[in-house]
Amino acid sequence: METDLRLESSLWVGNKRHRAVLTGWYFNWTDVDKKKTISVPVAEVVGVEEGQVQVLPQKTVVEKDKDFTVFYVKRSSTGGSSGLLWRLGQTQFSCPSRVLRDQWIKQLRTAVKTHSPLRPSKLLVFINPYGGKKRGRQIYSSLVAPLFELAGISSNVIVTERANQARDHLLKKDLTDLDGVVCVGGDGMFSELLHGLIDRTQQEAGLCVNDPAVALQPCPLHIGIIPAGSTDCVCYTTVGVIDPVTSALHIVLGDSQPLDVCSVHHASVLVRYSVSLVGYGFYGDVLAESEKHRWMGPLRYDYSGTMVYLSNRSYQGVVEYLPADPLLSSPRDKTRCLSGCTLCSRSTERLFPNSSDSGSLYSANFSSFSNDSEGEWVRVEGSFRCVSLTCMSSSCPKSPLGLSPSAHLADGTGDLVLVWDTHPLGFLKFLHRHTSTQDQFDLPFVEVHRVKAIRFSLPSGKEEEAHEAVVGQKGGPDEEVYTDTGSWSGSQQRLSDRGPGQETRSHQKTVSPFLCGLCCSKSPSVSVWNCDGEILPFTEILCRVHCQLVHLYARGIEDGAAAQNSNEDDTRCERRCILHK
Ligand SMILES: CCCCCCCCCCCCC/C=C/[C@@H](O)[C@H](CO)NC(=O)CCCCCCCCCCCCCCC
Ligand SMILES: Nc1ncnc2c1ncn2[C@@H]1O[C@H](COP(=O)(O)OP(=O)(O)OP(=O)(O)O)[C@@H](O)[C@H]1O
Ligand SMILES: [Ca+2]
Repeated sequence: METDLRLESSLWVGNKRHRAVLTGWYFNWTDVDKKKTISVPVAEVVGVEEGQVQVLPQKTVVEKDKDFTVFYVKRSSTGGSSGLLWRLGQTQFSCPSRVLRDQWIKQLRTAVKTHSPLRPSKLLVFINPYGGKKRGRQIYSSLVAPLFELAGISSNVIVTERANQARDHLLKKDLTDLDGVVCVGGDGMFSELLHGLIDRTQQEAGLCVNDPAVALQPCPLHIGIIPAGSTDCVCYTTVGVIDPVTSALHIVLGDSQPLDVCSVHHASVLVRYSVSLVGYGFYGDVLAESEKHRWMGPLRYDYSGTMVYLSNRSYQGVVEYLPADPLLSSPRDKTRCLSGCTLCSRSTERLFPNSSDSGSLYSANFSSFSNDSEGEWVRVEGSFRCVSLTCMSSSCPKSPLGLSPSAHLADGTGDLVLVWDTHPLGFLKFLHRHTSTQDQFDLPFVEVHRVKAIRFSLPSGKEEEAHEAVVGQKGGPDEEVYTDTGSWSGSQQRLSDRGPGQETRSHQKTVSPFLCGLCCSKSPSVSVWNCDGEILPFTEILCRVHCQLVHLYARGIEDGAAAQNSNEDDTRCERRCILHK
């Protein structure tokens, strides 16, 4: 194959003569006077066009019958974020003849097809016009659509008119011929796609999602995220930057990043899926508080975080967890899951032993939870500041290394962080360490465990308060949260039996800005669960991590030092997992 695609000739870039070479994997051109080479992996060529073409900010074409333009990915540093910004690079070449020009175009396009088999040709795009700073529509039309057009992707665009429209569409409408689904929005929009695709896939496979032991079927469609939300945690953790152009380029190239998903069950019924945070206590209360201040936009989390911190609460609970294999990895091993992570790749090999790439994974035989030698559950009980489970590092601009910096995107485990009750300054120290490289787990009141599943319950006598805490919340039992499966109406009924109009003590009323929260001793409170930014109307839950249930158009965070300016010399961008001591 390599030899078939090889082409070599002189080409002109401006008035400089270059020696251009297309080998199987690379397209290089060397300035013959300065001996300077630019090298582009064929898999990172976005498009090849006849003539002298510009795409951004507007498409312009100067027809010249001996010219062609190559568009490709160019990397630059971000000055802050973990990953690298991708930009559209372009070079216009002039050939000695039209015949040679046509040969270059044909060979380059064939090489691209050969070396990136997962490039999408048909996408369904959902834009949330109200996410984040409400710029979704503009971001798509000015930054993303031109790149999709250049790459020959046909996209059907739906601007949503209500919450859950995207999820409902994916559950019910015809999805044949689609390669992937894209959301322009934040974590909430991503979550809609996640729920729609997972449930559609399980329905078609005839699987019962309520059984936490069932081996769910991985989704055949890829998910793309164009970040336009408030936290954009899933995008940041899987790409390393919040940048619509970078994310659009990952989609165009057909990058594929498997992702673990946690199913959350209550009373033997599936409640939701999560990829980022299932959090009780502090993060639950911050979310509940922030819902009252949506008008503040992304700032609502800082405001609510401060209010909840000042209310100085702790929460009683019983946490049981099923530890993952400690010989494989640990949440304190100081590794980071980066692009090409070997631990995650080994999980892929274990899950899909007969498959050489993630494009042909979907009929693979998934190892089931119940078939695993499950191991022994561990039980702890006490008073916590927060209990958090995260399937990935959950990094975001506020916390560049995330809730659990050494967590992995696709290893089939999650990290359980237990923050025991402590004095207010201790908890502030814990929170503050999320904003730097200081280890937030190196504190005497913090524990972290790598797990396959967790259970949470309240100590006996606390159930009444739990009901009161969830009634009246957005997403509480009286409101639609997740009714499409129709499957959890039983438990909904059970909690609603007491009647919606009944007088309750909303735990939100006790979130107060008064500093006395910091000095007066308080009895422990009951919180709600924050599940990827949605409040769960149940307190007692069981969570189970499903290895690589979905695939994103992403490749994980690229190691800046290895990948930056990779066009400038002939080094390949290695995908690997490195120490970050
Ligand atoms: C002293 C500074 C401390 C800064 C502490 C920063 C910790 C940041 C940790 C971020 C974790 C993000 C996890 C991602 C969750 C997403 O799936 C979900 C959906 O988007 N987002 C949220 O639930 C939204 C959750 C947002 C949580 C924000 C918490 C902000 C806390 C601010 C505390 C200030 C204390 C000030 C005391 C004077
Ligand atoms: N047209 C719409 N009107 C109202 N709500 C919508 C609409 N489209 C989507 N939504 C809902 O808006 C919620 C929030 O959207 P999104 O996640 O895009 O932004 P965000 O909340 O600002 O960001 P983040 O989730 O990153 O914090 C989603 O849960 C989604 O269900
Ligand atoms: Ca994981």
